Amino acid sequence: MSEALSLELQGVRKAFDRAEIICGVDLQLREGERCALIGPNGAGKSSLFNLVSGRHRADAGRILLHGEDITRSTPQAINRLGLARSFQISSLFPRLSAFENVRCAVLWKLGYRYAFWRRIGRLRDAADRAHEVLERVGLLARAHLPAGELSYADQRALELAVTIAADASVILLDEPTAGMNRAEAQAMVALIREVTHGKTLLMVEHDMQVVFGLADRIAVMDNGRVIACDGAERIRANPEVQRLYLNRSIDG
Ligand SMILES: Nc1ncnc2c1ncn2[C@@H]1O[C@H](COP(=O)(O)OP(=O)(O)OP(=O)(O)O)[C@@H](O)[C@H]1O
Repeated sequence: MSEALSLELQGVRKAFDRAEIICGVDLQLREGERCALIGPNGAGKSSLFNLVSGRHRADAGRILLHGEDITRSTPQAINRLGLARSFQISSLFPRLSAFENVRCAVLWKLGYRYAFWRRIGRLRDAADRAHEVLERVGLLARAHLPAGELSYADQRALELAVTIAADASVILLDEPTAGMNRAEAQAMVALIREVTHGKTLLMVEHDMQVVFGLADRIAVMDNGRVIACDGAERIRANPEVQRLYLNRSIDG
């Protein structure tokens, strides 16, 4: 893992209706690092994702992507700078094939509007890339099927394919194994490990087996703050984290 920082949050704050829900978050992710963001419901994990991906704008503090200040950038600009965020299944196009869903993501990265899709050579590049990504997530044989007809686990894999299609260097995944059984979750962990190799990963996840199986470091949020960020052993031994998870196992 490199020492260079991919993503850096410095004193990030955000309030809604005068209630501060992100209360000065500092977080640093090194290139190639996999970090899981955990914490109780309402801790601020999704809000932090929304700030990093540009959906919401921070009231104070700075967010840097590869050293570049993206605090006030649009989601599109942040995406173009190399940060991709997974979207829930509902944002897949259910009537388009798995292939077409992934190709849309590739074309978006290439900057094409629908009107320019007739540039056949580039279209072929996008199709090749879409096939390559579908193969990596194990969906090549079902590439022609409408996304809405895929099994739940396959739709989650397609969501991952759409996220990695544009070859972003920093990837944000929002509960990638939610709703999966143990075997499906294990397969998803292996898939995420494979397709994000060498990339920087920040993931919100409630399933502790997934968290401990995948993350190099674990950031624990509570009440809008990151109260600990460390390797698995130190997180397990952290008294504040133990208090937070008093009624639940932190071991998964
Ligand atoms: N757009 C908004 N307007 C007002 N309050 C909001 C908004 N978005 C989030 N909040 C509040 O901010 C707090 C943190 O919510 P957030 O969804 O970020 O937590 P979370 O850690 O992702 O929780 P969960 O694990 O349940 O998804 C909650 O109290 C929530 O009600």
